[in-house]
Amino acid sequence: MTLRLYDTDARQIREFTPLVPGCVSIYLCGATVQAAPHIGHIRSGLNFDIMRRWFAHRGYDVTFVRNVTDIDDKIIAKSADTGVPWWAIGYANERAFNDAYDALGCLPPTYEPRATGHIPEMTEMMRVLIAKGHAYAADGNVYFDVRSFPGYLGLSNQDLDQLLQPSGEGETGKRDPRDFALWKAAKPGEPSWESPWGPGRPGWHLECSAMAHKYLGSAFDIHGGGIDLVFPHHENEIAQSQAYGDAFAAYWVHNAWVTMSGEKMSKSLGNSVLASEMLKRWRPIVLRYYLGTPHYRSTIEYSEAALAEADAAFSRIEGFLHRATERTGDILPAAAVPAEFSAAMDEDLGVPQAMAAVHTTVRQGNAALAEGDKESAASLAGQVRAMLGVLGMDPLDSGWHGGGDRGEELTGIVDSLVRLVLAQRTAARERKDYGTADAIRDELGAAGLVIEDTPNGPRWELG
Ligand SMILES: Nc1ncnc2c1ncn2[C@@H]1O[C@H](COP(=O)(O)OP(=O)(O)OP(=O)(O)O)[C@@H](O)[C@H]1O
Ligand SMILES: [Zn+2]
Repeated sequence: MTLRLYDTDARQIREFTPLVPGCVSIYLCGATVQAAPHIGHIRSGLNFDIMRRWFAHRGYDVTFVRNVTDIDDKIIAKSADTGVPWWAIGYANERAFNDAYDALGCLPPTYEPRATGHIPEMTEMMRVLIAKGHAYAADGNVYFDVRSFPGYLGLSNQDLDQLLQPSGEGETGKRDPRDFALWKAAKPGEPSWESPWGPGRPGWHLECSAMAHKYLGSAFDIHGGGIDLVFPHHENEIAQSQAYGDAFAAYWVHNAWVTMSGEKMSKSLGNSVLASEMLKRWRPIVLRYYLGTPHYRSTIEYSEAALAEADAAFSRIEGFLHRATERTGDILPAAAVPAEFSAAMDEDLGVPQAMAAVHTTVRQGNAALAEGDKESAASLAGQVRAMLGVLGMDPLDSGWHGGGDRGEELTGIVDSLVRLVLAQRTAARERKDYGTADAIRDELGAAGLVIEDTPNGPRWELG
């Protein structure tokens, strides 16, 4: 089986052929750290986390770069408004992004470069672009000459003459209003770096071209980002990198938006739901299921009702795994995932179809439990764990139980303590001391544990 991906540039699903056999290199446009992340930002990181996990599962050696844009107009404006240094704003928000990625089980990227750490690489790129006649300096700015690059706008399939590209503030001396800034001359009081064209700071597009080149070389497999980045950001990255001499990305993959009332969830539009707020109300693994299960090219219209449905659907899967463990003992993930799961993931990362295979297996597993067929139930539960594990959503994985590496150990300790207390409760019941039995149950509830009486004795879970 071959893996196929929708390539925005080709406007169709293409078979994936890596540039280097057995390896895959991915560059994802990461956060502009002007504010804490909303769930749209995290969806983007999560969709590509699932992509990299699938490639790794298929045996590829994955190099995954997700950058941090730590200087931009909005960060500078926020710094001017609040008096907080630009870098302090950047660090705080970068941490908030990483906290949310970690909470949702996104693996750390291989490299996570910050834009401001790559000014020499950007300067070198501009020097070459100017020497080749693709860029020019004016009034301390450096612009890319869009007319010098015949392939410009191929990704978004637009006509340059129809394009209205308003100049930003201070962007004077352009030959064509559609030319875009590679380097922005410093304004008084703004952070700036030295360059051969005077003090200034990099344009957003140039950052990604320079960092992709540094960490992935002149050609790499997949460039990703949200669908909003196709124009101008990715068009401008292509123009810079290819005019410089790089082949750049072989496939372009874009995730769809999380929307609210049909509009892109966005800090600037003020319709965003912070990841940190959602994590107070929903379990991280449920949020991962909610954001990670729809196909990456389908819009997710945010709604609490859909979240509650996701919670219920995920709890059904979890419930089966817990019941199977209770009846049959510890379940280990199966060595291989079912063929229909693999086929779904190979076809443009079809997580919804792959998840349908999980639900089917859960139904079969529940039926096996009902019939007392422990062997089949254990085997089906192992398959469920394997499939969920590939998607980073296995609830029995110790990573989801908090306490870092000691999570499993702590769960064991809590389990022993709860059993001790429950034995006292059972003893109280046996001597018909219902007051004490109820008090014990209430105390456990106050400690955050929910006790369920099952035919096999009491069972506990975190409330
Ligand atoms: N609502 C959303 N749904 C899905 N992906 C999104 C959404 N908003 C941003 N992204 C993606 O998240 C990544 C980081 O985005 P970035 O920090 O540049 O934010 P942004 O697009 O400026 O956000 P905002 O519009 O909220 O200011 C990009 O790949 C972007 O396309
Ligand atoms: Zn980018």
